[in-house]
Amino acid sequence: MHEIEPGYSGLPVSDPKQQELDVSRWRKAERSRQIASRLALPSEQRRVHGKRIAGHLKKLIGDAAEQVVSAYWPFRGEPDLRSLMTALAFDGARTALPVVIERGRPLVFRLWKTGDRLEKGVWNIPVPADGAVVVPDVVIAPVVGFDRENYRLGYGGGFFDRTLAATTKRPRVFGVGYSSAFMPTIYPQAHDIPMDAIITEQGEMRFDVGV
Ligand SMILES: Nc1nc2c(c(=O)[nH]1)N(C=O)[C@@H](CNc1ccc(C(=O)N[C@@H](CCC(=O)O)C(=O)O)cc1)CN2
Ligand SMILES: Nc1ncnc2c1ncn2[C@@H]1O[C@H](COP(=O)(O)OP(=O)(O)OP(=O)(O)O)[C@@H](O)[C@H]1O
Repeated sequence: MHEIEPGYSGLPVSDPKQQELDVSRWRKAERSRQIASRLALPSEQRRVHGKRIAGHLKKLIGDAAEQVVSAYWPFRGEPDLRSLMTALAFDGARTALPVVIERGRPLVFRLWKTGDRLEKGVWNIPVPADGAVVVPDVVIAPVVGFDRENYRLGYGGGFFDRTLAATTKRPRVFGVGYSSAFMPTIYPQAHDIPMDAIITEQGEMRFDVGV
């Protein structure tokens, strides 16, 4: 019997439960590594990269008037896009921030612009205190890591995947991060939903084969 035992050849055993566990353990380690490496970038470099990312996004978003654009309140060294939010609002967009209602549930998006009141949400992330709940046309999702197929590794709550899976009108979804967050693959699982594009300080990432 040992001849047909799956692990015998030294090849990975493809028990789905085991594979899920392996991926989740690997992701945990990769998250820590990625977050530590971006926090190790000099803050001036993060700032300059953030400005570049904001410039690329502004072009991709196009005419902001009438659009509802969700960004995020930056933490753990994420690119700071708050001045992009101000610029989009100036151009007539309605800007919003994501709010965690509860673990295991989709995010909701609430209107917020510079100067509006914030309160502390889950994990102490500032969230709009008064803004109405809206359905965004554009969602800007910060990445911890990204791969060549536009998959995003986040903080492990599964919030953006759950949110996109639950939407009826799918927004345009831009994953944003520094180019150093590139990973050859995040080992996408059935629940992972790819971003429409990944934007770094270098612009939109493209990994066309054979070019
Ligand atoms: N700036 C910003 N805001 C955001 C997000 C984001 O990625 N960036 N989110 C995007 O989803 C949501 C928050 N998601 C989060 C998910 C997990 C953790 C977190 O700290 N997790 C713990 C482990 C928790 C657990 O195991 O359940 C940790 O890492 O220590 C933080 C935020 C909404 N707001
Ligand atoms: N649509 C969904 N329905 C149910 N569970 C989901 C869904 N999407 C993700 N999950 C669960 O959420 C957990 C975390 O997922 P994942 O590792 O992809 O998080 P992440 O994308 O890195 O985090 P985040 O989006 O919060 O930044 C997984 O256990 C996954 O099974």
